[in-house]
Amino acid sequence: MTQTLTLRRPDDWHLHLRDGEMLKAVLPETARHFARAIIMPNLVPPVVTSSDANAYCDRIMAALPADMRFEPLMTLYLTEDTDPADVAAAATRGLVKAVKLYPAGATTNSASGVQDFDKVRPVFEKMAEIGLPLCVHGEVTDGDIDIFDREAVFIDRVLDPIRRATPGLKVVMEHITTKDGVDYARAEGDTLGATITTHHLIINRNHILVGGIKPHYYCLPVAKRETHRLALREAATSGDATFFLGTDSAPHIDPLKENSCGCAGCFTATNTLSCLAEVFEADGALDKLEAFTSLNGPAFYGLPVNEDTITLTKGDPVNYPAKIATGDGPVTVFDPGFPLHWRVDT
Ligand SMILES: NC(=O)N[C@@H](CC(=O)O)C(=O)O
Ligand SMILES: [Zn+2]
Ligand SMILES: [Zn+2]
Repeated sequence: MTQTLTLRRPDDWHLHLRDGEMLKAVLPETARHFARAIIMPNLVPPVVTSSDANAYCDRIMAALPADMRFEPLMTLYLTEDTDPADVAAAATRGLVKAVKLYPAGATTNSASGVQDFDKVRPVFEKMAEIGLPLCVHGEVTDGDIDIFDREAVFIDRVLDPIRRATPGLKVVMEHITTKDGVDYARAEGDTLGATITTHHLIINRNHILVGGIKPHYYCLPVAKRETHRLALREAATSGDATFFLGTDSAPHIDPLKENSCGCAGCFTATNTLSCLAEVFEADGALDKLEAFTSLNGPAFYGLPVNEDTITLTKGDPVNYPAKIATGDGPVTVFDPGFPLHWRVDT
């Protein structure tokens, strides 16, 4: 008997769409399956003001194929010069759904991120007042902190102090990669959520390094040891409303990944739902997939769940492209390392 799984249409609570030719090529990969996505603002130059976000939103909608529906949920890139009044006005208009905090230098295109957290306190206070979430790339950037410890140290030294100083501020710990992140998110109340990517449920650091370096598995935060991956699996498949999908699908063209100084980011938009169905099935948790992809995120953001559904059907291994072509060059699709049997019906 054919096995099928029907879910409310998913949303992606952390997505990089880029701009120009790349945007045109990657947007359909997400819009095919997802209704909405939180759009990361780390363009060059970044999306800092409400007018930047408005213009970027227009470019996304212009790039959307006529036969597809998709709602971009825009974010603002927090800088030390961000004006709380501009943030509040953009949120009130419904244009912006979150503000993104990048510690300066933590990841791709984060050079204009925040160095002095005291300087942005007025923005945090305004956000707490109006209930606008702060999305956080949670890694410290100090040269003396080991790259595998940067998330755990960030929680103690930066995240917890920010949350204590601004009670009521809603925070999303983006793309958590450690048991420390899982435990902290779970222990705190309703004002704290956490996104988990598809790839961090599947790979650990061995996948990147054993048997030759695999640039397409390199992303930030970098995948950690197996115990951490297992903690993420347990959190994602538990149904706990704290945890929801943010794919962090982050396309870079192959020449920039397969490089002596390769860019960070895994491109997972194309096969994310098939990967997740495989993961949840392996953990005996297919009944929890909808909470992770379609229910917990809207609940945290205070948005309605999607009314329509998607159906996945189990069968022979799904064919998906190894790469997608873009006007800028090829982008390699994430290889989970095992066959995917769940096809998304379109
Ligand atoms: N995740 C990544 O490895 N890269 C992201 C940036 C980010 O989300 O940190 C990108 O923009 O390429
Ligand atoms: Zn990030
Ligand atoms: Zn990201």
